[in-house]
Amino acid sequence: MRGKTVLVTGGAGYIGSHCCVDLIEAGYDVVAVDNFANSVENDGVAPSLKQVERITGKSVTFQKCDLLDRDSVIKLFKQHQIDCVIHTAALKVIGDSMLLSLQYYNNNLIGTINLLEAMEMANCYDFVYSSSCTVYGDPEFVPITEDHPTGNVKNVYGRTKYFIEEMLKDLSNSDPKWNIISLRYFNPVSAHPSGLLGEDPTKENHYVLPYIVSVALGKKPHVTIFGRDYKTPDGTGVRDYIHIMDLASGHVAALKKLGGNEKLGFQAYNLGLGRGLSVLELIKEFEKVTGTHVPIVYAERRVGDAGAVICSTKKALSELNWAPKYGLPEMCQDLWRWQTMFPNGYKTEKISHEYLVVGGWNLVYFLNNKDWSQSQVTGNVSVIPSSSSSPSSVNEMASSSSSATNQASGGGAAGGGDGDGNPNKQPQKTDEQSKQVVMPFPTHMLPEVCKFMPVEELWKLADVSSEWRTIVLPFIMERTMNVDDGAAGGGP
Ligand SMILES: CC(=O)N[C@H]1[C@@H](OP(=O)(O)OP(=O)(O)OC[C@H]2O[C@@H](n3ccc(=O)[nH]c3=O)[C@H](O)[C@@H]2O)O[C@H](CO)[C@H](O)[C@@H]1O
Repeated sequence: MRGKTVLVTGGAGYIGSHCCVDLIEAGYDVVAVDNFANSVENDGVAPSLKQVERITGKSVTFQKCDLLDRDSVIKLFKQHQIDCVIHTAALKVIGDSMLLSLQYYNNNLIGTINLLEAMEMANCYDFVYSSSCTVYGDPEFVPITEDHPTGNVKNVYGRTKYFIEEMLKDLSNSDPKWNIISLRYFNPVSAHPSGLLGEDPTKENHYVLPYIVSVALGKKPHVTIFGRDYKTPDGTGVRDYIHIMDLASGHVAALKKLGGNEKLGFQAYNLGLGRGLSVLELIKEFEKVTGTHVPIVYAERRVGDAGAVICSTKKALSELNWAPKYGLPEMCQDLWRWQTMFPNGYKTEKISHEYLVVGGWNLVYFLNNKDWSQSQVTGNVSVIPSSSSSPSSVNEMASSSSSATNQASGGGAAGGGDGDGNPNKQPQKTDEQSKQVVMPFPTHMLPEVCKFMPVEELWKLADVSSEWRTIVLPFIMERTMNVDDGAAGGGP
């Protein structure tokens, strides 16, 4: 018998990709679509979904598709026998939504209408919608139950969520064939426990936990806490944070509910932990779990923010037979694992001859990360060859790199780099350097590349700068020359 096929819109995104893992593990076949509005694209491929395949060992059918392209959406349902839909695709940056209101209404509402129409044409009526606790507005009471009034929403993004919910209620009233579950997410955070999958939006957001991480990584100087005069135990804003994998399992539970015999019409369920946590508590827990220090400064309240938003999980617990499994320590741990394993998210570098010796460093990076299968390391990767290259080319590079390195390290680096691991002292790669002709790097020689520099040194450099590719270049060049001279013994 054919298993059920679920269409996941926004499948390459944060929520969608994590849902795919759980759906596949629960035995569903997944067709994922995305227009890459806020997720990383790699020549039409979704790196996040490649990670999903890696985690699950199963393949995900993916199609690039914009829900605003009605014909393509209709075609999707002709190409695939879709039984149910999880609709996570939406524009969601609150600040942008206030400036680009028409774009937000157009994308979120029209995209959803196109999808629902295509479903109707294909006789597919089981629908799970990604909603948000934002539909409750500033809560009148906490914990918030699903019968809390909705609609008092202060931003355009939130209003698109509210309007769509209203539309879905009307739709389910107009035709009893529809079975619709709206999942009202509280604050989804963290990453898959493997560290292989996480949040990597292409549009910047200012959600608090990702911000805490960037401070811990040294990318930002401090976390600004918006408001310390709320009526909460420590005065800072209280939210209900939920691990992304708990959120994902909530979708599987919703699909199971839709697959039952019950006529649901429209039903809303909260997905949260059922526990409020202040910004200060969150930071303290994060510091404890990760062993990092996160400086803070206080500022005025952020316009539109509520004091405390806490979820009542009762309805989901009893009717969806779902319960969150992850607590705050796991949320912090898993997020930190993802962020340290993939400091640049899914943006793997295309390593080509233009990257020259830096390719050697990239290889070292991926080897150490035990994840270089995910990189685009191919035969194009190049390093300065030790003996078989054109000497003039190597000398040229060496002299430019050596003078640059000397200059940067106070003149003591010739013949091996100063090795002090301080990338701030290092010169930047110039275009000219990067365009030197080199030979393709055969992958069986990977270990040899590592000889160019102690791996620890490279790691030090990687840890302190995101500009590591350009920074490491002169080091590698010098080391390569040493290999040429026989100092490091047979290079590639
Ligand atoms: C009103 C609204 O639409 N809320 C959305 C927003 O919730 P939130 O505004 O609750 O998420 P958030 O992560 O931006 O803020 C959480 C808490 O941290 C505080 N904070 C945040 C950032 C910072 O740099 N410093 C700081 O103190 C903020 O004042 C609040 O008390 O995002 C959620 C996703 O995670 C949901 O999409 C919510 O629907």
